[in-house]
Amino acid sequence: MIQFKQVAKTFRKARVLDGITLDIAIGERIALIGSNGAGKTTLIRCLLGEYTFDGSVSINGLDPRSNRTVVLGKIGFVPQLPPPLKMPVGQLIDFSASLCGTDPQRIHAIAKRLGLNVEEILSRQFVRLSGGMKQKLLISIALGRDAQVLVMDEPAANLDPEARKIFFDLLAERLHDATMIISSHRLDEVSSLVNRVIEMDMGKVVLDDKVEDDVALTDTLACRIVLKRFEPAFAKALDGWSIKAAADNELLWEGTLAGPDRLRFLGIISRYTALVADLSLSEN
Ligand SMILES: Nc1ncnc2c1ncn2[C@@H]1O[C@H](COP(=O)(O)OP(=O)(O)OP(=O)(O)O)[C@@H](O)[C@H]1O
Repeated sequence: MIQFKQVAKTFRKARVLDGITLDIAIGERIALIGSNGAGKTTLIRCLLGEYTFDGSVSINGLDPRSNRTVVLGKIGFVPQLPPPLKMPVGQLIDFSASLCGTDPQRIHAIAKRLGLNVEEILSRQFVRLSGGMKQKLLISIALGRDAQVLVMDEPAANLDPEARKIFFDLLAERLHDATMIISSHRLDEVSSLVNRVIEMDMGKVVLDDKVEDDVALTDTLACRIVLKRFEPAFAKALDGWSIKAAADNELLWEGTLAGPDRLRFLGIISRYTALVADLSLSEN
């Protein structure tokens, strides 16, 4: 479905992509990982037909540069940095919907599931929304259409745990009809979303592994934590998660979390290892 053949890109003598060859099939969900400057965004921009480059890229046999409109019609894209658009939210939704022939109400419905009531902010400039609101809107625009390919650059970074759970559910609904490329610095942020990991370093692919997590996107895990002692910083770190202290015992914390979020959650808890006497995560 997507092919990169010997793709090379140079910015002012600096080789940023150095002979990337990849074959991506329908239904693959790729984590594109690598440190800052590895070349992830540049590779995505080549796929979107934004740059000239050496080598070739094709989507369903089409070159994204010479068929930009058709190719962009097939791709739902969530950028890493929201564009500084002054356009009001309502106009942005209508414009995006008209570009890909979708009903604006589909975008409204997804935004609502993510906890963003767009009816209330239709006249607000996009640029004036909070980081999380922008991200929710960009995700809604990308998912509110029948895109065969979803390309997302750090899509869940600005979402709270509740919105991330819904985001995972939305992706799960697209597992069988879309190919996904999710770029991130950290594999633990995206590992549960993907079945293939491609790591880039200095413009090259340094790892290409097929992996399948055994926690489904829609799984919910029951979490129980017993503390040795209570610290307010621990409570603050769990703010926003649905794991709360028992009413009569601040040492016992219980609740649920989205399966795909468990590594992120454990990363937070690991900062308080000295406080934790016992921790269990079990399938609900
Ligand atoms: N338009 C540009 N002009 C000049 N250099 C660029 C341009 N875009 C990217 N680069 C350079 O290309 C290299 C790769 O950048 P890229 O944004 O693709 O990396 P990345 O893996 O996405 O990094 P990050 O995780 O920080 O977003 C970097 O050294 C960057 O400075």
